[in-house]
Amino acid sequence: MHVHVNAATSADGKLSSRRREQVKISGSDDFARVDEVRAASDAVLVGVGTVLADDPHLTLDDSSLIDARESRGESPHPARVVADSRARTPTDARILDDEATTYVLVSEDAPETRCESLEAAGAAVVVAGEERVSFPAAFDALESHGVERLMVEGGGEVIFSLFAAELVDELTLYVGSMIIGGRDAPTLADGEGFVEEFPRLSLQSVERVDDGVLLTYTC
Ligand SMILES: NC(=O)C1=CN([C@@H]2O[C@H](COP(=O)(O)OP(=O)(O)OC[C@H]3O[C@@H](n4cnc5c(N)ncnc54)[C@H](OP(=O)(O)O)[C@@H]3O)[C@@H](O)[C@H]2O)C=CC1
Ligand SMILES: Nc1nc(O)c(N)c(N[C@@H]2O[C@H](COP(=O)(O)O)[C@@H](O)[C@H]2O)n1
Repeated sequence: MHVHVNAATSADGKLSSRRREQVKISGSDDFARVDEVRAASDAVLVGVGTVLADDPHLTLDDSSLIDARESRGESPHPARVVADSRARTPTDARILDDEATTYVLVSEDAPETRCESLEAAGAAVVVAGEERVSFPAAFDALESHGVERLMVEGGGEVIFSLFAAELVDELTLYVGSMIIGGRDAPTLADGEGFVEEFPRLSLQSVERVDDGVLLTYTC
């Protein structure tokens, strides 16, 4: 599986403010690029922290991208995936509407009643990991459902875990020309952080987009 992480940070590396509400960092050209990356993916993954904070939809905005997918015999939108060890995704979350398939990755510890509620709300529940979602096992399961190109849109906890598990192939990072600040504001890679064997990236391109910079790395 090819795993492409895409995110937008402020110039000081924050994904959002300490309030953890969605902050518009990308401009219109960058959001159009994000739509194209989504359209080229089989599925788009976020963590439950992002679902609870942003209530994202994770579908395509541009109808020509939807048409192009359909002409290739693909579903109109990529599938949506939430990493949610304890099945905390609200049943009225926007990602559970019927516009696209939604996989909720849970651990063996997830309460069965919550998993049943999510299934009743339309989700396909995938169990991978004992106490927390195990991404290697979860990605094997997603591959068995035909997911070969996975886009990851955050947040910082999930992105850290994917780097720690050496599962990231590509990173595109939009750095907006703003400062958010705050020691408790989420950053691109949170989790425990690395103290040695820091993942090294290979810079492929630097491009001015809107009033910020798009950095493309292979990992
Ligand atoms: N600017 C941008 O591009 C983006 C910004 N954001 C912002 O980021 C913030 C949310 O980020 P964050 O709080 O880090 O949330 P995440 O979306 O990274 O979700 C974190 C949660 O995912 C669950 N999870 C399940 N399995 C794992 C695993 N193996 N490793 C790590 N987490 C796992 C955990 O909950 P559990 O243990 O219950 O499973 C964890 O608390 C919001 O403020 C949002 O607005 C988000 C995306 C993009
Ligand atoms: N690329 C990008 N730029 C920003 O400025 C952002 N705030 C985000 N956030 C991500 O986009 C998701 C929202 O998706 P929908 O518009 O609801 O489909 C949000 O949840 C973050 O993952 N991304």
